[in-house]
Amino acid sequence: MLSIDFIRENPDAVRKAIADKNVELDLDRLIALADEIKSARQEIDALRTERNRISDMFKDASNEEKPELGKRAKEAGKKAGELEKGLSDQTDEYKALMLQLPNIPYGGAPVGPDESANEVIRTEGTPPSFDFEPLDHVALMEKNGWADLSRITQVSGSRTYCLKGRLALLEQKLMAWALEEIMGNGFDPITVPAIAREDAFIRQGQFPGHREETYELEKDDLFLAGTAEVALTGLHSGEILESDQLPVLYAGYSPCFRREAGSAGRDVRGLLRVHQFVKVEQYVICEADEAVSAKWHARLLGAAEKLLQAMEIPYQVIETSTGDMGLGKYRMNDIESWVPSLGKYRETHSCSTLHDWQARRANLRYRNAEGKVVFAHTLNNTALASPRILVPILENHQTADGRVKLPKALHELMGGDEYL
Ligand SMILES: Nc1ncnc2c1ncn2[C@@H]1O[C@H](COS(=O)(=O)NC(=O)[C@@H](N)CO)[C@@H](O)[C@H]1O
Repeated sequence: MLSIDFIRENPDAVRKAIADKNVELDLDRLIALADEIKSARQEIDALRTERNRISDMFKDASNEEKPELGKRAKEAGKKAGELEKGLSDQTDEYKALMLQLPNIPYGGAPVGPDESANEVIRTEGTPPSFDFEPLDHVALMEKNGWADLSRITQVSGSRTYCLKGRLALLEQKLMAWALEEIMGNGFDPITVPAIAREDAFIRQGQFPGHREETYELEKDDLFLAGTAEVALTGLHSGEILESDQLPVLYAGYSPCFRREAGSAGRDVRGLLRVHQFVKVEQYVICEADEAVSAKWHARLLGAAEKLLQAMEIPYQVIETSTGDMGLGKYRMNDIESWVPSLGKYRETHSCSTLHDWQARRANLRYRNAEGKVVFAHTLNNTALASPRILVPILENHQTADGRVKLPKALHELMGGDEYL
């Protein structure tokens, strides 16, 4: 969300953001509604002041004056009530439009309609060249008994999987390892539920635009989140944090659920795009200062890159375009890991700065150094998400005999065995 004052003072910047993020939004209607609501509120206040003024006159009035005074007070109160009633429809429409407003994107983001406009800003590591015909992760798992991708679909439907044996163990170890690594950066580990109320999704930004991608528990008015970001955004909603409580740094672990409604036919084989997965999420609430946000953005990105470097996975960092970064982002850098069987890099991490767009929706505020209560800034980034990260791990480190030789950091995790 943006502040209405910002919108009034920077209509062109907001109009450009709406265009560059492919948002359908009538900004003139929003501003007109804001003006109508503002003048109606001023009129209501004036009527209420008039009614109170007349009531004050009542006690000293003569018996002849009282009926007229009572009539005028009643009329003022009635008119105020009618205006108030008319306001509720306008206020609902105004709030709905405010929730659809995009954040102003970073000036260095490529302007474009979708991921085709994304730019590679750096590449780390070299994709392996095999002197044998490499297998894809599904074949590797089948050869080693590391997964069930067929029987389970009778139980749970498409885009579900079972990990088995040492691969199942590796996933658990990877999550603990990611938590520990991020804890080492001063982040507090916290496990959060995927279950959350509708409000939490509005505050985080998933609703109203991406409701379709979210599982709903209708009988209970609850939903299943696709990222710990939902719970972590709602955790301090409505509080006023003290400046010495900032930055709030969470390493959030949660199961993640996604309907993938818009992904029919994409990544249907294997572990890249599934309905349920696990993730360690880096989440920051910091002071409302662009330089501080930029510092945390770089740290979040660096922490994820450090994990990829330890896993010896070749990757590239992307500057995400205005059309691909999503409504609430000021800036988004995805990290894409090399997937040999596809011969290309695929997104495994997503690092975002939102400034106060999310904090305004979630009413996340703090008392700044001058004692003023202001909206905070928030950021989030993937530390590690599985099973998607297993794809580059298995495929990049496979050997000619169909085994997987773990990089040093991981074979220490797995009790010293150098093979999975
Ligand atoms: N359907 C899915 N199946 C498997 N992994 C997924 C799926 N959707 C997302 N992920 C993983 O979760 C990571 C983060 O997802 S994201 O939507 O891009 N970003 C977020 O959720 C942010 N909160 C940062 O983590 C992705 O980079 C990917 O590694």
